Amino acid sequence: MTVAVAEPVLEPLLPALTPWLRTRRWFGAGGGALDSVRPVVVSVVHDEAPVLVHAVLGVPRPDGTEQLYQLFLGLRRALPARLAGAAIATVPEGRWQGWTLYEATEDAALMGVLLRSLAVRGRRDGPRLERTSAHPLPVGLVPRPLSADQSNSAVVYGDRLLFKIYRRPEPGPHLEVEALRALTERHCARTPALHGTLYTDAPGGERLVLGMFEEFLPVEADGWQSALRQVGDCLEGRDSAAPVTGGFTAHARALGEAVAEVHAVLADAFPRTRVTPEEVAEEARLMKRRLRLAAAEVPALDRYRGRIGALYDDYARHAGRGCPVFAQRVHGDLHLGQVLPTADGWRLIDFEGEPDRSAAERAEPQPVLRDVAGMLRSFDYAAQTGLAAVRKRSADRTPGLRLRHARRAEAWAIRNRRAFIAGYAGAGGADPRCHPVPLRAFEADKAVYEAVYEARHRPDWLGIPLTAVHRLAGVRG
Ligand SMILES: Nc1ncnc2c1ncn2[C@@H]1O[C@H](COP(=O)(O)OP(=O)(O)O)[C@@H](O)[C@H]1O
Ligand SMILES: O=P(O)(O)O[C@H]1O[C@H](CO)[C@@H](O[C@H]2O[C@H](CO)[C@@H](O)[C@H](O)[C@H]2O)[C@H](O)[C@H]1O
Repeated sequence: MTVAVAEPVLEPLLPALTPWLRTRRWFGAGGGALDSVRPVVVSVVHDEAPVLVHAVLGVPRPDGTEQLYQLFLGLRRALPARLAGAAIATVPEGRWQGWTLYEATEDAALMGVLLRSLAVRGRRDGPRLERTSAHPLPVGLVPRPLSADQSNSAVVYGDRLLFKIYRRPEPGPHLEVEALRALTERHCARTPALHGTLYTDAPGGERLVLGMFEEFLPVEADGWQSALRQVGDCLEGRDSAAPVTGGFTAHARALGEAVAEVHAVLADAFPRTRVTPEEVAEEARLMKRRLRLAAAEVPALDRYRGRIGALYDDYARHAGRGCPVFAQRVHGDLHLGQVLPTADGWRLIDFEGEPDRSAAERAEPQPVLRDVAGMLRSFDYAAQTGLAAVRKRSADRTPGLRLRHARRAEAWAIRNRRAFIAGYAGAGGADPRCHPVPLRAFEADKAVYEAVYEARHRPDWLGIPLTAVHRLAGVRG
């Protein structure tokens, strides 16, 4: 196994690679001009067939800065049928002319090679693993790609280790790695343990965080899927214990407790400061600016600008009257898809913050109520998505039944939001019921963010945040 800096190896691959890049979900939001892609860091991790090439590419953004993308590329003379879906293109020229270039994270053989190469200590020019745990890396585990390909990609080793690959690595301290390291050091039972961080020290990419290895938490369904199932049962009356009330509230309560626990550990690990009224006023101005930009992208938001802006003003006035606001490290993008119901209770994952916000914005300490608001929005999303699924399944389209389903969905959301809040407050978190003004402002800000997110990524879902904006705009006080 060799590792060599091999920048020239990438040039013949680029023409085949760039059209494929456009098709990646993790590429979509960043975009960029693909005619001037720059190899930033390139290494051949395994130089015998199948070949493994690691690359970080720089793609110019319209504002003159550069968006980085990370790739693990495989090369084989011929691709076995099981890897057909991973094919990118046939290499047109150079050393591997006629070979097939493919997405290496789908290839168990190459992901095994990668882990073994990372386990070998010593200086290398390719990716380098900095271990958090003293235990040896379990290199014999069978790798498989995780099918949920979202902002990043992941490979699971033997249902024990999860390798998260940051597809858009960013220079500077890494929010998720920092948070998980601190939580692991403090033995937080509500988050996966961090086992190690992948860096590159190659010239041009010094100390760039490329990925991390964390404890894999096997679950049958994540929080979002479990909630959706419960909404369906509740609406269709399958939940025999409580046909109308639904059976998720105990989980929602426990989830509130878990979030409060994580917030307490983060408050211990990172600075927690009192935000001045001037800073809150500035934050309210930023929220208004985001609203204005959002309305330019999602015109349906425009008619709510006055009323939603007034919620932000209420928040600024509330702080101006001396109501204390504290900021600290938070999760940053908390929703039901970011929580896993394991046998030992809820665990929170993915501490990267909102993918559509800039790195600087995501790094800012925030009031914990931002996370609470995120989860409250998620109960609303689950209820509305569950309702849509039930309506689709149901052959009975009578208005009475549709209304009953809608009422039950709304009641499900209210009940679970309350249970979550009660759990959060009961476990020592600041009681959200005592802070309705900031909570409403944060919910509105989140719904506005979601409207932009949905317009960009899932236009069919746009109605969910827009309905929430409508509701929040009508509530003042
Ligand atoms: N430690 C883990 N154990 C088990 N599954 C996980 C773990 N971390 C992430 N996942 C699964 O992978 C999916 C994507 O992970 P996430 O960290 O949210 O990535 P992204 O940043 O791409 O959204 C999650 O929705 C979850 O299903
Ligand atoms: O999971 P990510 O960090 O990539 O978060 C982004 O995508 C989420 C959707 O996958 C999006 O969440 C929104 O939809 C969820 C249902 O799919 C819902 O539970 C959330 O409440 C809602 O915000 C998230 O906003 C976005 O940043």
